[in-house]
Amino acid sequence: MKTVDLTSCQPPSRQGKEPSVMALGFFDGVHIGHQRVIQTAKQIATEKRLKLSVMSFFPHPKEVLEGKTVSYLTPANVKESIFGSMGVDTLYLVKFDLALAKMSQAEFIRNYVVAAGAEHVVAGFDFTYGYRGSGNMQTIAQDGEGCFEVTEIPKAELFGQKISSTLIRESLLQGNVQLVTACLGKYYETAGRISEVRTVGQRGQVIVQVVTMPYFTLPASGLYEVLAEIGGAVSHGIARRKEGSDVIELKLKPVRDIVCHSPVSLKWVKPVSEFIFRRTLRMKKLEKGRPGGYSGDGFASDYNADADFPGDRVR
Ligand SMILES: Cc1cc2nc3c(=O)[nH]c(=O)nc-3n(C[C@H](O)[C@H](O)[C@H](O)COP(=O)(O)O)c2cc1C
Ligand SMILES: Nc1ncnc2c1ncn2[C@@H]1O[C@H](COP(=O)(O)OP(=O)(O)OP(=O)(O)O)[C@@H](O)[C@H]1O
Repeated sequence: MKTVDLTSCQPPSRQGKEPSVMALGFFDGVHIGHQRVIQTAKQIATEKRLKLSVMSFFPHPKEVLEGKTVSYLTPANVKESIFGSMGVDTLYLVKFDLALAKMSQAEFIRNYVVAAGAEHVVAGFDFTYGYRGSGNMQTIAQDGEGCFEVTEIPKAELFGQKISSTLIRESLLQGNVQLVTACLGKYYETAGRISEVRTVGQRGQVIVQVVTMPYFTLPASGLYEVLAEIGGAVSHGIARRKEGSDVIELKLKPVRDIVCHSPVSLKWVKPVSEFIFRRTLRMKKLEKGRPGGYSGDGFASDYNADADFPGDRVR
């Protein structure tokens, strides 16, 4: 997949335009609603033997227009690799600034969407564009002046709510990673780098500190079951997110070759009750060494009581 960077001063060049089916939107998180937009565009592209393109924006319009800090779900490079894996040929990444915001709806469609070669446009029922967001799915065909066809994707819902990047951000801030998984159709994934490694306990468990990369949203403070991928190997672990920190404390079963600065990808599986986690550790400690001792089947029971998080002495 190739990425074409565009700005308010640099629209796509009409000379190099490539006919495509174009999916339109910001697509933070690439949740199930977004996937339907892109997958439908892909299907149409295959039928029409056209390339598949996505036109997306950065930064988020809310940051530029309302001065709000947006807690991103997926940084641009992650979004790019997701698009690539979905069969997108070209990503038009438009820098969203005040000059772009002020562009009239017809101007944006003519100078960006048509100029890039869109012959068919696919977007969700609530896609808006142009000055004050005045353009929508009812106006887009007219603004296209017959240059492209339009397909509108109906609302994808979960429990009566629209699946949205906003709902996912809010759910992460509440620690509801299971709802996030349901909205994404996969585990939410964050990327980071190891800043510290400690081996603890008789069984050589490791506790690593992971510094999260920018433009991800971490779940609320607490304990979570995670899948950690380090150096191509995936292992189960328990992650602790501390309030306001972008450093994750991660407890893993013995894993070989963990070194500082290694990249780590964390898939957030589910919250773990602190109470149950501590109780399991306590039971293990009490039963340690006794024949027929505790053989709890919970996730936490896989963890050696000697290997508590720093400051987490089992009482
Ligand atoms: C070219 C262009 C110009 C836009 N200009 C404005 C604007 O002037 N005011 C505004 O509120 N939103 C503007 N938007 C933003 C969208 O209409 C929409 O509000 C924004 O993407 C946020 O969408 P959301 O509410 O679904 O997150 C513009 C979008 C595009 C693509
Ligand atoms: N639940 C959904 N069902 C169908 N289409 C959707 C859904 N959510 C978003 N889309 C479409 O996907 C594209 C990208 O939308 P956008 O990035 O604004 O997503 P969003 O989840 O609504 O984001 P936010 O919550 O930040 O407003 C747009 O064309 C939009 O209409």
